[in-house]
Amino acid sequence: MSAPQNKSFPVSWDQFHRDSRALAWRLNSEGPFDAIVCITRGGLVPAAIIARELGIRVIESVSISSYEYKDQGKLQVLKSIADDILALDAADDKKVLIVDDLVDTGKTGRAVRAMLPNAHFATVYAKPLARDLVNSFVTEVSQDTWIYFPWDMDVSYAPPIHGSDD
Ligand SMILES: O=P(O)(O)OC[C@H]1O[C@H](OP(=O)(O)OP(=O)(O)O)[C@H](O)[C@@H]1O
Ligand code: HPA
Ligand SMILES: [Mg+2]
Repeated sequence: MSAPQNKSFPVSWDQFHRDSRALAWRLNSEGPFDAIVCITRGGLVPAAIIARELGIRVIESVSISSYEYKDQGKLQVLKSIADDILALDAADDKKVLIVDDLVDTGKTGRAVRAMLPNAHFATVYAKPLARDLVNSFVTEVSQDTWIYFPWDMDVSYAPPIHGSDD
């Protein structure tokens, strides 16, 4: 069980695009990569941006679910990785890139790492508990912070600092 995540780090679409591009710049010197394996669903968005920047056209997904909002439950693999992509990871002259939006406890990333032992693992954000699991990331966020992604958010009324007028 990790620390309560009582701080918040809201991320806008603009910022997420900028941070994903920054990750692509870092990855540019680590490749070339023959395929991306994105961890759905959160990894789909940075994977699209990185694939565009680095000219990668083979995109595979692995579907892992464990969170119900902030509560982490049992990890379930809902879709595994195709054999031709596993073969790429095993080949000496090929390189596979794993992409996700973040690592938090590292449980999800560790499961995918075990499937692709030779791959380069990249996330946009990383929390300290799992920072060492990823090969490349852009921004470290403290363990007691919850990252709010733009696809999970909606615009809503914010009460003024002085409190309600009624
Ligand atoms: O390091 P961990 O503690 O395992 O947490 C990180 C994982 O949690 C989130 O996915 P989630 O399971 O919420 O599914 P989603 O990507 O479909 O939103 C996030 O996208 C990472 O994949
Ligand atoms: O901080 C987070 N934000 C969104 N999804 C998550 N899944 C694990 N940690 C997080
Ligand atoms: Mg995810």
